[in-house]
Amino acid sequence: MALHSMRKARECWNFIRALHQGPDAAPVPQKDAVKRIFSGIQPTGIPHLGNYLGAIESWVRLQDEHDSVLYSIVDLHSITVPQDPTILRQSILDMTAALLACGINPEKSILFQQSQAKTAKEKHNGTVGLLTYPVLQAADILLYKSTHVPVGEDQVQHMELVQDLAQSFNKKYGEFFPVPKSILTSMKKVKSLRDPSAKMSKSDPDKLATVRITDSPEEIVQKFRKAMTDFTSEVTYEPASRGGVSNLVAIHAAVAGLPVEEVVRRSAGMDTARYKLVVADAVIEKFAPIKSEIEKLKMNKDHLEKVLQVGSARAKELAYPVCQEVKKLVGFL
Ligand SMILES: Nc1ncnc2c1ncn2[C@@H]1O[C@H](COP(=O)(O)OC(=O)[C@@H](N)Cc2c[nH]c3ccccc23)[C@@H](O)[C@H]1O
Repeated sequence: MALHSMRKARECWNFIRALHQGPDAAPVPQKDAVKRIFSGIQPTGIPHLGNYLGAIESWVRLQDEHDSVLYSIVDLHSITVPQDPTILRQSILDMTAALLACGINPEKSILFQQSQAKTAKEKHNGTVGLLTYPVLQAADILLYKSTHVPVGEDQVQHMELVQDLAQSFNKKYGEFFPVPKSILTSMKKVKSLRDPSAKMSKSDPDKLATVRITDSPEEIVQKFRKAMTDFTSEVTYEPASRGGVSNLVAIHAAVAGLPVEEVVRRSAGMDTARYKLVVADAVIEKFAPIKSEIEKLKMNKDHLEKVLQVGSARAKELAYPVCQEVKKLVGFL
């Protein structure tokens, strides 16, 4: 692939360098064997069912299973399209509240804001304008020597670039970066409710296509009621030929914590019109406690800011020795 080249790798390292031109640090021993989980989410917009089932839910599980886990609110990524600064600031706190409400626990994982996890001596402005989005994503991941990255299917291509960059670096400077692997869930691509050939997305202009965590029960019912299915009234799971109803079954199974076969078995004799309301109810039930927790957390702005401050300081600590090692390997130190 064209993005394979060392030129891209160089851009990546220039970026890492720019972010981390800090004071000298004592070399820290490398722990390559340590499994490190890393992932990120853009702060723009409220998380939707796709973000939740494709990523956030597995993030919550992974923080219980592994010792070194980082989740980044990737504000630098979000300014690749214009953002109003006041709204962006608020969105970062809202995303923090949403992630905490979903179960991200800052005592088990490092939750941080991407733009804050850099050294105070950073002098480089407008870095994002100089870099392509996937290269920035590679820098995010490699900066912490991450080994595993839980993401949805839409990120797999970006992950291939990250793997290429890690391998290129290792080939040139010796084995240094683990080649990070994607972790995909069975809900790696939650489909749009209005077009089952497309993924559910925050930016879908059709408001009925995307179910957000904070939607009211009425909105959720309306969106599922209008979900695109086909002319067969039976509920079956046949993703290749019946994308619409299969998406509903997959969502239902995921939010109810049941196997797909069980969900299909329980809906025997039900037509799709009635089934849509069953799925809507299951989603409402799943999101109700999260929604009320978000409301509570949003009232405590100081707490949200503190979580991010602590997380950013911890992330910085992990990144710094990696940067120093990279500089040494490249010949800068
Ligand atoms: N319909 C869907 N079905 C299943 N999963 C989905 C769906 N929509 C979104 N996702 C997943 O949600 C996570 C956050 O999405 P973002 O678009 O903010 O995600 C993005 O825009 C990233 N580029 C953010 C990022 C920046 N640096 C990183 C480093 C590692 C991992 C991720 C990042 C993602 O895992 C995404 O795959």
